[in-house]
Amino acid sequence: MRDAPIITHGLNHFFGTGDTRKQALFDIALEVDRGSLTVLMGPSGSGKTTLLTLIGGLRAVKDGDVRILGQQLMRADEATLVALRRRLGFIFQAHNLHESLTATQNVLMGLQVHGAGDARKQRAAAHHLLDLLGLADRCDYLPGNLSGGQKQRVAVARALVSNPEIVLADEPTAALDKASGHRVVKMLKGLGDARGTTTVMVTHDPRILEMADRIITLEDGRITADRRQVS
Ligand SMILES: Nc1ncnc2c1ncn2[C@@H]1O[C@H](COP(=O)(O)OP(=O)(O)OP(=O)(O)O)[C@@H](O)[C@H]1O
Repeated sequence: MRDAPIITHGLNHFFGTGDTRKQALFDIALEVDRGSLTVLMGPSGSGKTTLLTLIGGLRAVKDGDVRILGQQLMRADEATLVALRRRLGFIFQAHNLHESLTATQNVLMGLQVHGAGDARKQRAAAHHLLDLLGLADRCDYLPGNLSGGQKQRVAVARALVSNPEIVLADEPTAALDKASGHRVVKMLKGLGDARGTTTVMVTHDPRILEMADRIITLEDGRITADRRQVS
């Protein structure tokens, strides 16, 4: 598909230099359909996080073709990467919530990089997301008074409040019970259907696999399986 939001060809990635140089990704070729939910799985050290961070413009692409939302990342300058990152939503394991801000204020941080807007509308959007994630009665809580799973859901709301075109998630359901994990993934799928939001998610969570449109397995830095499924 020509306008696929995520395209990689011949993507290699190396860590270190000289004797310690180690190849983490080998010749990754990938086209991800708009609005789909793709799961990346594979053993520890297989390269999942490396691939996710390259796609997200969080790590420099040094060898290979990576086009995200039409933007070539190889040799892209920092300003280009910053502009791209604003169009993406990141849900990573370390929630990085601000301890002195309430759940709502933390979610609003997801809008900060996008400049000023209508504050009332923004608060309403934050509350709406927290409500959908089952946190309606926790909007004014500080992270210190939230459980691990609740914090994780605040991080999900923060990633989604700016209506990102692509969501990149690293184990977003690890801290969640079955119902909450299901709710988060259902929400991401719903955004895919409603707005064409494309999600790529690293997970070991078998409960999520059945909800994915596509499951890609990495082993030792290579794609060893790529399965599309009707969910
Ligand atoms: N900053 C780094 N410096 C050197 N090597 C690294 C670095 N980050 C990752 N690696 C190596 O690259 C390989 C892939 O790591 P990566 O974190 O992408 O794997 P992963 O599949 O996400 O693992 P996990 O499931 O444990 O998070 C591993 O061999 C790892 O040791």
